[in-house]
Amino acid sequence: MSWLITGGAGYIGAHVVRAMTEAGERAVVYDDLSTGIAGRVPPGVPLEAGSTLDRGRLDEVLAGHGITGVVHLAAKKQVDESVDRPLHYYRENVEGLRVLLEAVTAAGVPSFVFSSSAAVYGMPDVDLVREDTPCAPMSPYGETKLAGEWLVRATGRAAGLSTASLRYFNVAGAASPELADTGVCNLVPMVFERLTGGAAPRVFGDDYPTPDGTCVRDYIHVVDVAEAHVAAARALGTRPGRDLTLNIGRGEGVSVREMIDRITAITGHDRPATVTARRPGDPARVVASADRAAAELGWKARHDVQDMITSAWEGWVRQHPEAARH
Ligand SMILES: NC(=O)c1ccc[n+]([C@@H]2O[C@H](COP(=O)([O-])OP(=O)(O)OC[C@H]3O[C@@H](n4cnc5c(N)ncnc54)[C@H](O)[C@@H]3O)[C@@H](O)[C@H]2O)c1
Ligand SMILES: O=c1ccn([C@@H]2O[C@H](COP(=O)(O)OP(=O)(O)O[C@H]3O[C@H](CO)[C@@H](O)[C@H](O)[C@H]3O)[C@@H](O)[C@H]2O)c(=O)[nH]1
Repeated sequence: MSWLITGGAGYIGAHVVRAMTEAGERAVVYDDLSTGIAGRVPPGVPLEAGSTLDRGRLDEVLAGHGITGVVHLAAKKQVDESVDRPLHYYRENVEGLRVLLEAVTAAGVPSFVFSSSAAVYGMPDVDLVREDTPCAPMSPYGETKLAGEWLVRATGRAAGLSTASLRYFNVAGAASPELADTGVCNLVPMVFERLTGGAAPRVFGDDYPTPDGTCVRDYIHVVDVAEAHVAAARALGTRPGRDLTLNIGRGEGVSVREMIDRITAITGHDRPATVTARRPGDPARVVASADRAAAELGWKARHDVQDMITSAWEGWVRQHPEAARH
């Protein structure tokens, strides 16, 4: 099959391209390079510049490359920014998806994989979040992902499109230093930034109802996330008429304190963390039940938190060579 990977120049998208091509699938990247980096797209994989809002350009690329499946990662992903700019997020993430689905159904492409997020759950009051746990997103970003799932499912049913929405939990790590995330909006890079800048890492609240009082999350290596896409693409490609919604996590909760302790041990920057006020909107615990993905796709995460932090650190040092000298 020939897969169009939207957002393939982004952090996760570039890993998906790598995994798909290593698995022998043909990949074409479609990206507006708003946050993506052209150099992440490997030689031999065509990079088509364009926005998901541009129907004409999508028609041209879908037909020009004989696309038979789409993996849609292109989106804006910053929770805070989505609170300040909801219209921008709805336009890019929901309208962009609607236009893409119009192009996909018009071209008769049969398979569609969508990047969703654990952000759809909001503040789940359960130990392990299952796909049928009620969704109550806490931010416009999470809302756009839930609305995106609805759009994907409804279009799939109406147009006979086989679909999968993959709800990633907390993604970290890199396959190689040059593919590492360049943003500093998640715990791991935020702690790297503080430590290498000579500041104490911050714990946003230690009075949560969790074993050590800090928030618990389900961290997953980006290489495992990418492999889940290969498994989903294959599942849709071989079995038409599917409608999958799957958690992509490890099913293991790790607290902010545990993460910071591991980061200081791995980086050698040993500075005690400072506890600050809670960050508004943070749920105490969000950990996946990963059973459905295992049953439907035969996929299971293979990498642990040690791998995530070590590989993310190698990427950080590459982007900030001065960090290694401390
Ligand atoms: N990083 C995470 O922790 C996480 C967690 C859950 C879900 N997700 C989802 O995974 C996907 C990829 O996230 P990422 O971390 O790689 O982010 P990223 O910003 O690195 O990648 C997004 C890519 O999409 C491109 N893009 C954005 N808007 C576009 C548009 N309208 N048309 C064409 N291209 C566009 C960007 O240039 C970029 O290359 C997103 O859909 C995000 O919501 C990410
Ligand atoms: O310097 C820091 C940075 C973060 N945190 C805490 O670390 C945890 C993880 O934070 P973060 O890495 O920002 O992830 P989440 O807020 O859990 O959200 C991420 O994971 C979601 C999926 O679970 C995605 O949807 C979001 O896009 C993505 O930002 C939270 O409890 C934060 O309060 C700190 O204590 N100190």
